[in-house]
Amino acid sequence: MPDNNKADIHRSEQRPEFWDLSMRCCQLAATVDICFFAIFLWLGSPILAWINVISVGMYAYAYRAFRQRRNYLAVMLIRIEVLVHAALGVVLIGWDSGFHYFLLMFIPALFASMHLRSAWILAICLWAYYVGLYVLMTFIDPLQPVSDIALLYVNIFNFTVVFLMFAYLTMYYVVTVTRAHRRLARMATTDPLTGLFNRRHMVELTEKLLAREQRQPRNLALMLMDLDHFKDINDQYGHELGDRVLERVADLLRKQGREQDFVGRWGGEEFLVVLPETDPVQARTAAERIRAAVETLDWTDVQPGLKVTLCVGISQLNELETFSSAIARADGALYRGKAHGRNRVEQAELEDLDPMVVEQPAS
Ligand SMILES: Nc1nc2c(ncn2[C@@H]2O[C@H](COP(=O)(O)OP(=O)(O)OP(=O)(O)O)[C@@H](O)[C@H]2O)c(=O)[nH]1
Repeated sequence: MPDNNKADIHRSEQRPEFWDLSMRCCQLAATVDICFFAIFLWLGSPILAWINVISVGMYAYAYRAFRQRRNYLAVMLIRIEVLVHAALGVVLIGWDSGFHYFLLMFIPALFASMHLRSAWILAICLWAYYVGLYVLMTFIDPLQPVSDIALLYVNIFNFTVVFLMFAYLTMYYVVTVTRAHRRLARMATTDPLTGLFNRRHMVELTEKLLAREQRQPRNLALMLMDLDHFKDINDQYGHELGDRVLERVADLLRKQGREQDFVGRWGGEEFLVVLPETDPVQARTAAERIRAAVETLDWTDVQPGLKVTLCVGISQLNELETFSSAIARADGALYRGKAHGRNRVEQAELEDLDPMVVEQPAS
């Protein structure tokens, strides 16, 4: 196998959707050839009918090869089948049979499965083959002509099959690309362990919210949380159990949040909840509810006797300060909670506002 082809097949190995689609195409093509077998027997062209039996056998073998991950063999079988079948159909019953339409199906398949350069080279070869077949048929008569009406039916059948296959492949491609795009977007915005928003996305969401409210948010509260003595949990029970603790706390935060709240993992064992339209009293009530819910979580299935608590630092975003300044104030309140014995909620005061980070109102 030439190196380039090996590289192509290797690259395609990383795209199971493509091979899944190729296997479906084998099934579809074999079904079409079974129809052809019946059509040509009915039209009184036994040679063409039996050619389709060979084609069904080739597709069955290619399907089996795909299942065994012998992709190169499967692809070669399909290529030979399509090229030979199209040529035989055209030479035996004429250009107007439309068997050449099937050659066009190669174009998307080549570009989807190969490096661009190889795909272009093969596409040009395909073009030459197509034109060669057309020119040949202008010089010779079909070897097994059928009646004009039969030729029309075969042409319409071929055209319809190719038309439907193109529509199906395009739909499959769009669905696959959309799904991949969604998966990438999810990976870029969420934390893989907890499924919560990641830090970058939390900043983006809040900045967008502030921009929408022209940096004058009405009652935007931030709750920064940190699990207490989490290092001890890791040290005592192992990192894996620590991960399960993080997952369960994240789950609780997700359930406690309202529809308009953003819940994210801010760092290792730190979480951030952004609460729009929440005044300081409501923020404190929500934080106390979360603190109590974490304290009373049942861990018997994870580690009997395990106790998990957290501290919450709350700040109210002031219209003159930046988001990072409000986070810094929440952080200050959080560490006051740590210093005062942990398992506590602390609220940042406006006096904590650093005059250096206060934005000057536009004059
Ligand atoms: N299992 C697990 N541990 C993590 C993860 N990210 C950070 N950690 C651990 O979290 C611990 C944080 O420890 P510290 O910053 O000392 O804080 P602490 O032990 O919670 O102490 P206080 O915050 O003062 O109550 C470290 O041991 C990190 O290794 C993670 O994704 N999974």
